[in-house]
Amino acid sequence: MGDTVISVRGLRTQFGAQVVHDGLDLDVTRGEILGVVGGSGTGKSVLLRTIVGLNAAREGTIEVLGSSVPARSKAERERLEGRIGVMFQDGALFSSLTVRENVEVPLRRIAGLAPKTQSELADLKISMSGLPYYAGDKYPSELSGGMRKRAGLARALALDPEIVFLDEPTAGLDPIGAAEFDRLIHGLSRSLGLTVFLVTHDLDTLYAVCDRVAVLAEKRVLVTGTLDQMGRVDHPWVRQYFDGPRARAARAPKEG
Ligand SMILES: Nc1ncnc2c1ncn2[C@@H]1O[C@H](COP(=O)(O)OP(=O)(O)OP(=O)(O)O)[C@@H](O)[C@H]1O
Repeated sequence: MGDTVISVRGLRTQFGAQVVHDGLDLDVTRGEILGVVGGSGTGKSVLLRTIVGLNAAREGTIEVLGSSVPARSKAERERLEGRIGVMFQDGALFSSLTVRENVEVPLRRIAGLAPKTQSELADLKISMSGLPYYAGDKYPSELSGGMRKRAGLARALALDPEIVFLDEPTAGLDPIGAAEFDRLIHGLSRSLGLTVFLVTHDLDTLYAVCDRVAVLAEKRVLVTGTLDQMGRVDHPWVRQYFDGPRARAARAPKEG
């Protein structure tokens, strides 16, 4: 078993009177691709945002790469931000910047980096994310949805993170584009040793790339395990999700 890079204990999150998580525990191991699933509104995105420090926990502890979240000092926060990358659902790109400039934003944090090196590094991440060479000069509005997602991934990879957080990376992609994205994520994780925290509804993605799955239900992580283990979990939502016709179809290529 590798080292634990994310550790969440007793997490409680709340908006007004609405409790989203209560007593949530989760561990993520270095190098794994963890798929986070659960019904709509169970708090998958809120969990992601809370782990990366964008949403405050009411109770509990979160450690990412050995640092507490929220970080105790500005220096620690900046160090941690340099070691993780986040890709939001719509790419969350700056519309007034080209793709290359968007990817350069996190690179500006590296002191003393010459502008030329900065743009070469950005081009490298753009090509690693499977975008054509000309995409760097385009504005987000000039790209297809799939290309915008790749640009968001390029930005998330800008600082060579150890962990990437992906929020529904294949949502809205056509099946061929989604399968390409799955291969890209899997390839990057295996070649770079990246840990991937992946929120998804896409059963094909789960079966194609995830080493392990965490199921969110009843305000906590109900169960974690491999996809094989999910088949043996005796819980109505888990049974319905992993034994429904869509899951069987997604599993078929692996079993065949
Ligand atoms: N900033 C916010 N302010 C108030 N409530 C919020 C906020 N963000 C999320 N919520 C609420 O928290 C709950 C969980 O939202 P979240 O987006 O994490 O769900 P999800 O599991 O990712 O859902 P989906 O699968 O539909 O994307 C929802 O009821 C949502 O309305």
